[in-house]
Amino acid sequence: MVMFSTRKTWDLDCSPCFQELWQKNVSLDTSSVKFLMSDSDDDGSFMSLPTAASLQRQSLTSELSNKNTSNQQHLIQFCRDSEALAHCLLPQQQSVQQRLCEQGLGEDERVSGVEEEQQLIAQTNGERSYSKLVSPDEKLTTRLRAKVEELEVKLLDRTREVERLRSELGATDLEKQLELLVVENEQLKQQLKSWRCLEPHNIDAAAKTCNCSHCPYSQDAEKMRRELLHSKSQSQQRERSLADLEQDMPRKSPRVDSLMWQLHDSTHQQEDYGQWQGEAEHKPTLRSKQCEQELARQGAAPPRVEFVTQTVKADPTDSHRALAEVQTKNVALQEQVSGQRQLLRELQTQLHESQRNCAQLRTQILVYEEELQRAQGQLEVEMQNLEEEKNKVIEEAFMRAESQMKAVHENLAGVRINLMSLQPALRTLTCDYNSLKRQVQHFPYMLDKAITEAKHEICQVISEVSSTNQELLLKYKKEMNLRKKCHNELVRLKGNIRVFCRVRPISQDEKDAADARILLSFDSDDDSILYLSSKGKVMTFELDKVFPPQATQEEVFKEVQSLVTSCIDGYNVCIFAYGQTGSGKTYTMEGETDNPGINQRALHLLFSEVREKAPDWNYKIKVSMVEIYNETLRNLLSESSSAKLDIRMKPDGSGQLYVPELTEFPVQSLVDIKQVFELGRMNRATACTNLNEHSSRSHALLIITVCGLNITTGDRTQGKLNLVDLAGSERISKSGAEGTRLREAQCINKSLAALGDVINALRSKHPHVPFRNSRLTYLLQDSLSGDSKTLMMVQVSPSPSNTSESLCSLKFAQRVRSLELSSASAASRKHENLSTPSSPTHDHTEVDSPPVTPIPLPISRASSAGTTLSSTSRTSSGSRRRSQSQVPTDIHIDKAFSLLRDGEQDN
Ligand SMILES: Nc1ncnc2c1ncn2[C@@H]1O[C@H](COP(=O)(O)OP(=O)(O)OP(=O)(O)O)[C@@H](O)[C@H]1O
Repeated sequence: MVMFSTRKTWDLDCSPCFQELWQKNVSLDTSSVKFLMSDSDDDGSFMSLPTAASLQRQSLTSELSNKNTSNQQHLIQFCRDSEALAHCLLPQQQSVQQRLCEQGLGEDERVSGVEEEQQLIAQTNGERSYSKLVSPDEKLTTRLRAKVEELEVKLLDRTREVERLRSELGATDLEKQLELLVVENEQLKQQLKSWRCLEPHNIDAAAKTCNCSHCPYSQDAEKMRRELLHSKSQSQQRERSLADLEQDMPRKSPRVDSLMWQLHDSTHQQEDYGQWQGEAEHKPTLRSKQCEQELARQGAAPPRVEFVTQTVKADPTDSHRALAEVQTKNVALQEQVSGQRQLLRELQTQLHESQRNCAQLRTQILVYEEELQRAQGQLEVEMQNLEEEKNKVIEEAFMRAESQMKAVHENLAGVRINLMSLQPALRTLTCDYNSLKRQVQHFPYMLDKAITEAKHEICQVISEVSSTNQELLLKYKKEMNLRKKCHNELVRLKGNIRVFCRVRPISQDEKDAADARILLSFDSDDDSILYLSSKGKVMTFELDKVFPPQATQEEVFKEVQSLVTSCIDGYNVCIFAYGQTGSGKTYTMEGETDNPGINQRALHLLFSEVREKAPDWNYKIKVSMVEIYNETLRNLLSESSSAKLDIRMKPDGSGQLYVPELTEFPVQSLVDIKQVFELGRMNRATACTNLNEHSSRSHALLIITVCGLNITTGDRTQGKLNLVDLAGSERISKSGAEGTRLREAQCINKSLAALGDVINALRSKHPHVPFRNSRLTYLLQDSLSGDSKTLMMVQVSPSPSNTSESLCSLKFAQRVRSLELSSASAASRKHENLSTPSSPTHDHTEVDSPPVTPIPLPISRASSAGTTLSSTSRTSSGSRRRSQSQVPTDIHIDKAFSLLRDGEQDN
């Protein structure tokens, strides 16, 4: 037994058992002391928890600190358990302290306690006394040991749990989450890469391959492409969110680290506290064990009892101070525990938030994954559908191609057969080709030869044709001359001056008049006879043609058109309309707008005739319009309607007349004709106040000149057609005119008398024809002389009131016709007497030489023809031959004409 005084200040609060033993003055041997002092450097080692548990706790703490404490909940639970254990140990500690305090309160008690300890030590020599001595400590030790064992079990459980969790998780939750996120990110990237590898190329390629308007899958492919683009945009968004999360991780890691450090610190503090508590719990147990072992060892050894009596003086103040310090420290520790608890709650809250965020992120990732899987599934399904459709289309195309190929093969077989059959024909063709080739080689020579022969033949034919043509041309000219001669002979036989009569219809006023007798009648068998009842006598007038009132304009023109066409052949033609005012002269010559007269119809006929002869002849038609009023010529087609004209002899010595400044208007169409007539009508109307009266008192001449050129022969013709609407022929005595009217009437009578004289002179072959006696005859000189043709249209009114004027007009017409007929019949007789068909002198002259003006007879030779007229009038229904045979000589006719005019004027 070694007795020593300790230099060490024992923490009695932490080692109550030792203190208790110390106070009981337990003698310890060296080994026991060494054992007790083995952890002298460490204040807490003596009262530390069992080493395994301590190591486990340290390792757990270090692991937790190193691994960022993924199992913080377990740790929190462990801390709670430790805290609960501390709470559990605290009353025991307090009870021990209480007991120690009670032991140190009085010396007596302490002494008694020491004595009690000495007694206990004394009893160690016997089991009974020993058991009595250690029974309370044993109970406490047992209880503490049980607690320690329980804690060890719990620690082991926790350690296993931690190990298990570590093995399961391998890392903290945040690290695990990070790893999971990284793994998911990698997976997503791989999926995206695979999609990028698969979809764009394949689908775009498929779309490109199917990029045709007739492909039925182009719309599906387009729709899939749009969905793919949408999926790609979503995946890009998710990538971005993952990148954001990855970026957030570094930012959050320091915070987590700081939290882990705080947790580490708090754990260390807890650990220190637990260690302290463990030591507090464990040290007595250890001590008790050691005591037991020592007791057992001493019991086993030979009894060597030494009684040492030592007085231990304990300073109660120090104990109290120590106790107070311990209590203060305990309070501080409790405050630290509460602070650590608060910190733990905050950490727990943060952990919850982090876990919630992680759960949300996981949920989002799951949602994204589901969407991606769904999109991928749809894409796969659509790709599969497309693949099926593609295969189907390919199969159909293949089938079609096969069928077409089959048909092509069949055609090819047919073609081969045809080729086989065509080969002989080809051989034949080859032979023909070779023969043709040989012929072609000789073709230029043959062609030259043929061309030379053809040229020779053509030259021969051309010479023959030209000679034949010359003969035909000569024949044609002969025929033309013969035709002209025949025509002239016919006209001559008919008479160069022909006299027609037209009776206008009776007007309504004339019908309504009191005297409505019909004095004019016609012969139904002879259209040249007209009967006039006057003063109880019926006079018969025989003319070339008599047109009744119902005769149309067309019928009248039909009788005139031969004269018009002779104008184209180069004859001068003159057509007069003669008669009293209102007898229908203007109606016959000009007509009405919808029913034109001779003027317009003549021009139409000339146009049509000219068109018919157009291949051989080139004609030009010119038109002039002249008015003769009071022996004054007025140009009706000039711009100034008051321009007066003059008639002059041509200066070339030809003896022909011309009218200087006379407007000749070339006409080529009906439109031109209408314009000409409109202009003439306007000019005529501007010069007078009353057109009707003015037209009655003036002569209107429409002069149509037709110039022809035969393109083949070069022959030229020029004919003139004079269409004259004479002034009214009523007698002055009847009209009772005075002054201007008298002068107008005198001028009219003068011009009409001059016309009669000219006609008389012409037909009488008089050497002098008095053309210059009036402007009218002077102007019409070239159209009245020579072989010109003249037609007088005598207009007669059917009204009984106009009987005397009608009688005068008819007598004048009859006289002119008688004169003409007498000369024509005389000429025919002359032709008959001198009939030498081979070459009549007059005919030869008419054909080959220009017309010769006959020698006019002096007008003084005019004599009375009353008997002739009366005899003719009396011939009611005799034939023309009979009338011709009764025609008197020219002298008688002239006399009759003069007497007639004189008699008319006298009456
Ligand atoms: N054949 C006919 N058929 C129908 N009406 C006619 C015929 N002849 C003349 N007339 C009519 O008689 C009237 C007189 O005719 P028109 O003016 O032609 O006579 P005119 O002799 O020319 O007179 P003027 O000497 O005053 O010019 C006109 O209203 C005309 O329409």
